[in-house]
Amino acid sequence: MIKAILTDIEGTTSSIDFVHDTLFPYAQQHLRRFLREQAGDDAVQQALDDVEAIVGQDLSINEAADVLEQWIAEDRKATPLKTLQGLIWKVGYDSGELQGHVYADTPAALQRWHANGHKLYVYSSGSVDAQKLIFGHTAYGDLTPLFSGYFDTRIGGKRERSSYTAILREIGLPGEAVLFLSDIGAELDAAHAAGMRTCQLLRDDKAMPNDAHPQARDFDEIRL
Ligand SMILES: CSCCC(=O)C(=O)COP(=O)(O)O
Ligand SMILES: [Mg+2]
Repeated sequence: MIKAILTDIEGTTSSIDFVHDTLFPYAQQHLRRFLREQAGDDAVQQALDDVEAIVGQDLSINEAADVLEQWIAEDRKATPLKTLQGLIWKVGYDSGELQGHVYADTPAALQRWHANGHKLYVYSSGSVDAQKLIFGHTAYGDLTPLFSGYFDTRIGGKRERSSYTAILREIGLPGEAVLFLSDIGAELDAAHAAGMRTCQLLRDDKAMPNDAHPQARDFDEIRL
């Protein structure tokens, strides 16, 4: 019996276009100035230290911004980039310039599952803070009260079985009691290898179908 649902964001609850055409460009546009103005902030400094550790050399603010802009262009899921993107997006959400996109079927399905006693969790490459922001600022209101927990790349990459095993340990359920929702076949393969049940979301005709997993075009088609 399914007791918990673990959901991806981009391509699953929310559109790929919103992430790539709104969120990433917003972060790219504000990155350099944000780093210059916020370099004294502990979280920003820690992220910059982590960027230096990945590239293996000291970086000026401008050099770090060059590296981070390149990573944004490559859609690299590096934890310090994701931390910094979340901090930059917070400014946009707080000012009202950004609104978190979720598909129209998403809020009602989350509310239905929550009301039926299913625990809801998020697993995204976006930082936990960024996850709370997107779900906290939707056109349907604040959806964060529906979620029991959030996981990001600090627990591991989304295509690695060990990440899903660690999530199961954290939420205290066996794999067969957890349904993982994602648009990406390799993520679903990793979750399945860890023992989870899976469903691939095929939204906007963008996902590459992976027939090894049950599929749904939206959340209303998901059978628990
Ligand atoms: C928290 S919204 C931004 C998501 C993001 O930064 C990203 O890279 C997409 O990752 P996902 O694992 O949700 O596909
Ligand atoms: Mg996705």
